[in-house]
Amino acid sequence: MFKFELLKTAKDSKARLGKITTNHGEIETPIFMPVGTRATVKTMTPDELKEIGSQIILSNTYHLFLRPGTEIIEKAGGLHKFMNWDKPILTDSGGFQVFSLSDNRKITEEGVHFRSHIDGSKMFISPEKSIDIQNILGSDIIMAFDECAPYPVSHEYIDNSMRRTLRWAERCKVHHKNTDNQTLFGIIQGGMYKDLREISAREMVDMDFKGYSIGGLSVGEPIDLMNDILDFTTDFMPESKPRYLMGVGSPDYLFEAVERGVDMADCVLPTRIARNGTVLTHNGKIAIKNALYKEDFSALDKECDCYTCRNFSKAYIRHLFNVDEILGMRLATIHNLYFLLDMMKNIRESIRGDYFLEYKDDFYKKYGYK
Ligand SMILES: CNc1nc2cc3nc[nH]c(=O)c3cc2[nH]1
Ligand SMILES: [Zn+2]
Repeated sequence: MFKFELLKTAKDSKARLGKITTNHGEIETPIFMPVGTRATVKTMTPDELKEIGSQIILSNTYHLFLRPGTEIIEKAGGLHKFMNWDKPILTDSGGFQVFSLSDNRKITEEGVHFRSHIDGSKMFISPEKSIDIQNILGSDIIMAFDECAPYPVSHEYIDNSMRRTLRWAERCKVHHKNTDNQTLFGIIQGGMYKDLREISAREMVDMDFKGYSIGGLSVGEPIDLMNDILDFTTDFMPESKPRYLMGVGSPDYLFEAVERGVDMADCVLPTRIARNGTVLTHNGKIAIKNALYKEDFSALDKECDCYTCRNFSKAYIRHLFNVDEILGMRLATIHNLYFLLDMMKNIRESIRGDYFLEYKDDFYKKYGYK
């Protein structure tokens, strides 16, 4: 089943409070979704993810299609069982990963021919194939197969690409049968061109998907351009359906997206930078490997009550990174994810209490954005 309830919209911005209900549980929005590309949110156990408040995680059609392959996941009884995660899972449709990971790919009306980035073997994914793979994975929310165009690129390129993505979306909708257990989102494209964004949004809305992603952003464009296109695009999206901005994840990007009416977002950023020792704190980012923290026995963030901050010091975590101990990556990941999930919880509270913009302002000042 799938239900989206719009609980409240802010008076002084497009920020909104909502709740999604799926077969595997509820998701409070606005929500940040940790990314578990290859059936794991790197370094985290499912219990640790639950403990920090993860309500839904992402996984990836392209990667799982290549390894371990759909046969093994099918035999395991689907992705939830395979990775022992019993809450909601959202899967991307594979388009973005094909374009960003594999080379000498060829886009045709039928689908995309490419070589595996693992062993170079010839592969092909079509809209129908993407739906079939996601059906075997058994994710609760699945994405239509699309092309996320590069940036910058011509209006003509985007026009052709966006219209092909619309035709692919139609094919996905026709092919998707498992509608009781899996909810298909359409992905709005159109690059940085408002005329093409409007066409894509209107045509996608006419296809009556149960939710919509805003694709083709967070592809290297300046944040102001992204915000402008995002603000324009959400105005064409139905209020009664969830809006998912793909690939967004640092604190400012999340605040700006919520302010423009986005309900869901995902990004590898917090987990990726954690493994490199970059830690999010209320006073901005810190590089924990820095000698500055050699004898600093305080918590990563004095305002954080995550497992890492309650039990370990900067000096200890710096030591772990310095001697390449895996625990360092784990503790930094727990903290970064908790930081963002807790920030999203505070954002939801601020919308509920009609002080979202004030909360954003306070957060920005302390974080050092302003
Ligand atoms: C990290 N930035 C980013 N991750 C994305 C994933 C996507 N998937 C499908 N379609 C997209 O347009 C798309 C855009 C994205 N931008
Ligand atoms: Zn912490």
